Amino acid sequence: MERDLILTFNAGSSTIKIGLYEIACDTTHPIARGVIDFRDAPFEIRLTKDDRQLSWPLAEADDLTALLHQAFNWLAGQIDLDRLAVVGHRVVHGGGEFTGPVVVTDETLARIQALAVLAPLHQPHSIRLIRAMRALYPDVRQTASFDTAFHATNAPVVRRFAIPRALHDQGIRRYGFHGLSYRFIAGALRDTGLPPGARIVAAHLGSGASLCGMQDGISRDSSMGFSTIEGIPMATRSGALDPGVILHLMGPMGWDLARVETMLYRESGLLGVSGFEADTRELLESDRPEAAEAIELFCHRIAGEVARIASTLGGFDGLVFTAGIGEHQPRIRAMVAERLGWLGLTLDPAANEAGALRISRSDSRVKAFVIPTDEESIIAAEALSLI
Ligand SMILES: Nc1ncnc2c1ncn2[C@@H]1O[C@H](COP(=O)(O)OP(=O)(O)O)[C@@H](O)[C@H]1O
Ligand SMILES: CC(=O)OP(=O)(O)O
Ligand SMILES: [Mg+2]
Repeated sequence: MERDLILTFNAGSSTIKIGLYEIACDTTHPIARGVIDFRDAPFEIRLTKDDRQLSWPLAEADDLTALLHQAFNWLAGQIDLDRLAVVGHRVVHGGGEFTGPVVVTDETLARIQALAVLAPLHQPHSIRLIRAMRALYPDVRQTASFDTAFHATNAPVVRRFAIPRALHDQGIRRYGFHGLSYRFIAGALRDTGLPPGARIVAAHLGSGASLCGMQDGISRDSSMGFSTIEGIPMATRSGALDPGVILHLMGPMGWDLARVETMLYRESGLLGVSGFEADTRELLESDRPEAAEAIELFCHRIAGEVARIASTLGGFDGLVFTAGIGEHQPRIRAMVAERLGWLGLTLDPAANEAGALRISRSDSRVKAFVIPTDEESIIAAEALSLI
């Protein structure tokens, strides 16, 4: 039996995206995709193979091993899972120690576990997936690909908070996330015709959202820092906030840590400002003024962060939109771009509406693009590099 399949898991804050790849001639070819969506019960796994959409309702969603067992029983009817060579996982936080993908061993898993407190919405899912796959396929190698690794190239000044040095030395510094997505975008930029050395800001706008400044394929800055809260507002996360607000909540207002954490990660952002909804599709449909206010704040903060990152890059030649919102919401792309006209960006409304690769006008000095991201292909490629 030839072991020529790679299974990938991308544990995000609201979904687990699954990929299945065949290894051929030292590269990976996608053969199936799936998603487990935790936003709306009843949970289901949806799979796409050979242009066919298949879905399977999942009971016992609380027990991930049981859930995956059901999914794989079903998948085994479509694909021979004895061909599995490696299982690759997205792991959001690699701290300062993981600057590239690793094979999961007892020792690396313990280090990944120790970093879980820094990414409470993500890391626990990845760890549960790794343990579930160990239980189901004990002989199959597993690998971890880290969001933070792509940003290891950021300069010391970009990585540092203005806090006492001793805290920085204990790891309280800026890391940056969504690195698998940005690594994919860095590769895809070759198809845009931009010259080498172009100063690019990529905007990964999904449930979690961040921006990355990149040049010549490497990260120079990111809007996310120590945790997945910093930077722009997200579906349910606040983005950067005056730390004095937290002092006020925990001091005079008497909030405890758990309450503050829930507010920052789960009750803020688009959901918090609108007061009723985290999904931009619903917000853009709504005629409630709070919905418009949430979208306006989102776009205002994105544009501000683009300008800050352009300063790190020493200029601005291209803007890339990606992930759920970046790829599918022309109105949000237009509202962000309008705020960046002064930096030399003008969109082509028809190209933007159509979601073309290039959405800036031909006479726009700064070019803008829509590039669908593919974190799974990066996880698969990194897993292949470790077998
Ligand atoms: N087809 C679509 N059309 C419009 N907006 C979309 C679409 N798909 C996703 N979105 C937006 O993107 C968000 C989720 O982005 P996504 O990148 O899929 O999230 P995740 O961070 O979970 O990977 C949704 O909340 C919604 O605002
Ligand atoms: C890092 C992060 O926020 O990831 P996601 O967008 O998948 O939630
Ligand atoms: Mg995501």
